[in-house]
Amino acid sequence: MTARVVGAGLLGASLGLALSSLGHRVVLDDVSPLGLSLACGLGAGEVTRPGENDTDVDLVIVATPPDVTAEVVVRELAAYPKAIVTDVASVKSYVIDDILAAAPSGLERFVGSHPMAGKERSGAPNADGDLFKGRPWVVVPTPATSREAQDLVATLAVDVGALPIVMNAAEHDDAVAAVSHVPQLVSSLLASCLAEVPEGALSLAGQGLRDTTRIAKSDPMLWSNILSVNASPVLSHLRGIHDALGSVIEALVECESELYPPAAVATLAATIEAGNAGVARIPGKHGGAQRTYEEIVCYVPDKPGELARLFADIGSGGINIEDVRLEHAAGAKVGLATISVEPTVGEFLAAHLENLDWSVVR
Ligand SMILES: NC(=O)C1=CN([C@@H]2O[C@H](COP(=O)(O)OP(=O)(O)OC[C@H]3O[C@@H](n4cnc5c(N)ncnc54)[C@H](O)[C@@H]3O)[C@@H](O)[C@H]2O)C=CC1
Ligand SMILES: O=C(O)C(=O)Cc1ccc(O)cc1
Repeated sequence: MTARVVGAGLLGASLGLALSSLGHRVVLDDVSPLGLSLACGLGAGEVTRPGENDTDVDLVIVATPPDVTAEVVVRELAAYPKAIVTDVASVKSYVIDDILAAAPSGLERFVGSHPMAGKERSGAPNADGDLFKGRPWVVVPTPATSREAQDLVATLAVDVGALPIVMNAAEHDDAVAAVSHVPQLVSSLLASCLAEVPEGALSLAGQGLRDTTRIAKSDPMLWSNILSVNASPVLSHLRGIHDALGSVIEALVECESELYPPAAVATLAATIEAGNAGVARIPGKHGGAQRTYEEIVCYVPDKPGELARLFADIGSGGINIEDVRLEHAAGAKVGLATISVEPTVGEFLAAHLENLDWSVVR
């Protein structure tokens, strides 16, 4: 297959790397000559040849920012009249409504899509051919989309290791508002408050703050683009947070003037409990309900090769690592590795590591 990727940034170059490694021919295009050159240099594909024949291209993937995506899709449908065309924009109704309103010919060859895989850093230098592995990939047909177009994009998702899920545009936009767009805003708001926090206080930061602010490093251009064209679904989820925050503030105001006021304490406990219930609903690594693993915590000396030695020692016990988390206190010469394993092998792993002279936190 020959795939043409328009927009050779994080998503475009990652898809280019994934498809090239599967043996497909990938042709890249980008308004930025520098971006294009970077992506080609990374091995994500080759530059479009002048006068590239429309019959050469089977699939066009538009991986540009949301505000220009509809215009590029319409142009590509006309330029490649035999190709199936898809886009990967994070917002679907806005993009698809504009494409349908332009009413280009060949609409049956267009299907929207959205790989739920990304990074907080945009641009080709952050591209990764494994980005899509194990991630959901939403396929969004329009009323005009042909079965052939829908199936080709679902196959593309499977080929790069993703799990295709068909949704309509409104369902998609509401879902991503809840699981991606509002989390981005909340993380950014939280991190923005750190600007006022003294350095001495920041030096106490642990994994909790890092976990809740990781995505605050995201690209302001891309995210202001995404949020502004998914305003209604984002607003409806954000209003729920706004109301809950109002109740927490009222409870804390009561706590300022009285010790343990029962209603306020109940509100605080209910807030944390509601969070417990929400986090338990996030599907685990294998999809479906979150699985409970046993966590073995082990000290890892801050020296080259120590983490690799730990992983090799776990492997030598025939144990599969389900998840891993590393904590590194500023200034300390040791890290804490939390290894998640199936509960049936937890005790065996702890003893196995101690036999190999690892210091396990009991
Ligand atoms: N960054 C992420 O984590 C994810 C992003 N997406 C979506 O993927 C799309 C691309 O995002 P990223 O790869 O992160 O952005 P990026 O900024 O890394 O790449 C976008 C590329 O498109 C190029 N471009 C802009 N206008 C163009 C035009 N008119 N014609 C040709 N090229 C053009 C830019 O020069 C840039 O190289 C966006 O629609 C975004 O919503 C989807 C999933 C995850
Ligand atoms: O980093 C993460 O956790 C993400 O959720 C990445 C991401 C960013 C934007 C998207 O449209 C889809 C996925």
